[in-house]
Amino acid sequence: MTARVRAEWEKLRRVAVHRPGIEMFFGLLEPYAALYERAFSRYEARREHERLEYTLREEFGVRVLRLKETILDAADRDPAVRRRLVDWAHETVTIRGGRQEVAEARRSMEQNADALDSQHFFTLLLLNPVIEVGEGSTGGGVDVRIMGQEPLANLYFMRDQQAVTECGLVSGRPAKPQRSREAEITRFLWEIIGIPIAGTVREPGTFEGGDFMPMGDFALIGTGDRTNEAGIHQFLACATGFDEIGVVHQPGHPLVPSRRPDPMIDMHLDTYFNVASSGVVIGSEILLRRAQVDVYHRTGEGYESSGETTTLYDYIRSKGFAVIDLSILEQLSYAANVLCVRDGVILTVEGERVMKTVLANLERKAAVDTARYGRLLRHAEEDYRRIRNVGQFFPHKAEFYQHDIETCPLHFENLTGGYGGPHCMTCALERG
Ligand SMILES: NC(=[NH2+])NCCC[C@H](N)C(=O)O
Repeated sequence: MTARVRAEWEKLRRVAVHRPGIEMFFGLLEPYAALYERAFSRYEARREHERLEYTLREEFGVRVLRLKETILDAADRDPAVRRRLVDWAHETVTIRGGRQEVAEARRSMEQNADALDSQHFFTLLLLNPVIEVGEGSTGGGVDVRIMGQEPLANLYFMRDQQAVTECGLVSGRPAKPQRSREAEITRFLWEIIGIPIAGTVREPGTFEGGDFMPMGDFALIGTGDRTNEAGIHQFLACATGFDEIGVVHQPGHPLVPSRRPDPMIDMHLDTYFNVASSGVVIGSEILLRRAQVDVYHRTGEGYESSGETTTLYDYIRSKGFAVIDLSILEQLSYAANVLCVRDGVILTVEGERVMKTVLANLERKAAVDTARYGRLLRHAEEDYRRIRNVGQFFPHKAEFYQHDIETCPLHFENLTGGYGGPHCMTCALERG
């Protein structure tokens, strides 16, 4: 199978997704520590995700590959894959206790392996448990701990573990410890379905796919809280298909004090900028105007700085794109995180209810920390009143009709609580 994406507006052919499972339960025990925006219903989130899969498949004819099912199918068909899954899962489990008890527990884990289904081992990878076996009495006290072990609560944001370019798939390296084990799992998937890996970002580099936007002849790469300079250099060493690269510096939010910024608000490029068609982008203009861009050109051996620095707004306008502007509240409500399914057609969140939940959560944050979130809240509330008065909740806005953009809004009130929208949740494998 091949993975190839040249431009974000080309017809979407194949995506990989992960329907959130038990790992989300653990994320919801402590949403902030899990990098979630807020608490939400896991049951509803799963239903919303099912609808995303359904819409992609049935309405837009996209082939949807599911991570867990593909890995489990392969493990059940091929004993070598199953063996790797079992061994890897066993390595992931930490067993603590007296030497003898630990050895005994390991032995019995090995003995039980044949009786257990492949999903058991996949779940171990997701949850990374610690098992404490009571000293002295085998079969006595057994204590299982999971929380401190960073269950992979964000695995469903499948945009981020890798990026697909014109030259193939580059495996990334997540910046946050909560997500560090994810890329290994998606690499396992790529291997199973035979997608070659064009390169892998390694320490000290960090690179997350939400920071990458392929734009035909050029590409944009965000850098900041998630993707660092070393990550970009390593990425560019394997993804050489673009004539020009714009490195976009993550902007601080102008309504949050610069002494105490909140990088989660625009953690990836795709949280404040996205593509709607070959001539139209969508984004928060105040952030696009604050984001600095360094331009690099392809030379014989790689990319070289052109010395040119501009803003993302000016850069994208100079490339001939029109910009559909988003308000403060719309950007906070995942309006920028659209998924282009073909030139001029985008999957979006249905804004109204998401805005209400995001506002309610921001109110709580501002009540605890007014100095940090007070101004942001006031602006967001103002936006809400204005939007309600004109009756144009995202994406039902005149600009989309004016620019001939067709929107397909999805109810994502719960799923977005993990801190992302349709673009973050899909790994586009093939376009064009
Ligand atoms: N491409 C994206 N914007 N992904 C959003 C990821 C959200 C996730 N909770 C994180 O903090 O990593």
